[in-house]
Amino acid sequence: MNKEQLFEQIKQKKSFLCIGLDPVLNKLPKHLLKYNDPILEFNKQLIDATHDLCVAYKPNTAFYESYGAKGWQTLTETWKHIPNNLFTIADAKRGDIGNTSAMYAEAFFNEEGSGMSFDSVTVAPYMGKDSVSPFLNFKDKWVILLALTSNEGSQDFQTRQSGDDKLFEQVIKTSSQWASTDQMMFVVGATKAEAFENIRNLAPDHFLLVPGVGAQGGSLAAVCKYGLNSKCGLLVNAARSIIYASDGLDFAEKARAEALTLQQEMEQILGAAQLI
Ligand SMILES: O=C(O)c1cc(=O)[nH]c(=O)n1[C@@H]1O[C@H](COP(=O)(O)O)[C@@H](O)[C@H]1O
Repeated sequence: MNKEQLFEQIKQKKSFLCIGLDPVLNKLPKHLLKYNDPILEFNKQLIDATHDLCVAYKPNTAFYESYGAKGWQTLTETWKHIPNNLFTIADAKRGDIGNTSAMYAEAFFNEEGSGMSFDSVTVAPYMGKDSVSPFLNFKDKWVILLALTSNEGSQDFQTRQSGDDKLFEQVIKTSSQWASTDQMMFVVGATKAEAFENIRNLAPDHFLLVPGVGAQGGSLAAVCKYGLNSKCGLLVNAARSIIYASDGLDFAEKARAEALTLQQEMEQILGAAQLI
């Protein structure tokens, strides 16, 4: 999916919500355990209940890899169940020497080989340009590069002064030269709302993937104050607050209600910014 198509989806759905599909077997509603693949059933029902309210889904691969080959199959089937008009993010936080990154890119982008073709993959910038560029050799596929992450440990390296800039500022400035805003986004945690004004100055036209509302306590309104741009420019992710809204028979209904609350807030924000 390209940037224009993504913005079209945002306008149509009046939403820039991304739902994180991070399922853990022992947190699933008990009635799903009778299925051959309870996690797949959980994901399918969540997707069916929410796909009109969000523009993206982000399965974090850790939640599938931890179940071995079966988990990888669940990830593949989950990807297949996501309607075509939604943006898909393989949250795998990859990045390695060039020939290895090329194989990671194949794993997430080449359906013929792996059975999956996500629109994007999250990538760590630490190993530099040649570790990121193999992911950019696919048309309309995106790298979502970690810039300023939502966790406490982001202070350990990312906000350290490095010359005139903080390290995450250097990441944004330097990597902006590697790809256009049609192929690269940055991860900025919702818990770092105070950084969005600065980040928008450094990356005015990029989409930002913003995890950390809901369970991590980030504020949607605070993120949007400086985060929005003329093409919205934000995908705001929530996982646990939506997918575990209930652990009963009504889990999908309650997940929908949580997603709807966020979508309605997003609709107001987009309206106030005259983007819809
Ligand atoms: O790349 C990410 O998506 C990510 C980056 C970051 O800085 N913080 C962060 O929480 N994430 C991911 O976003 C999701 C957040 O989930 P919840 O906290 O349950 O909404 C998880 O899959 C995290 O791995």
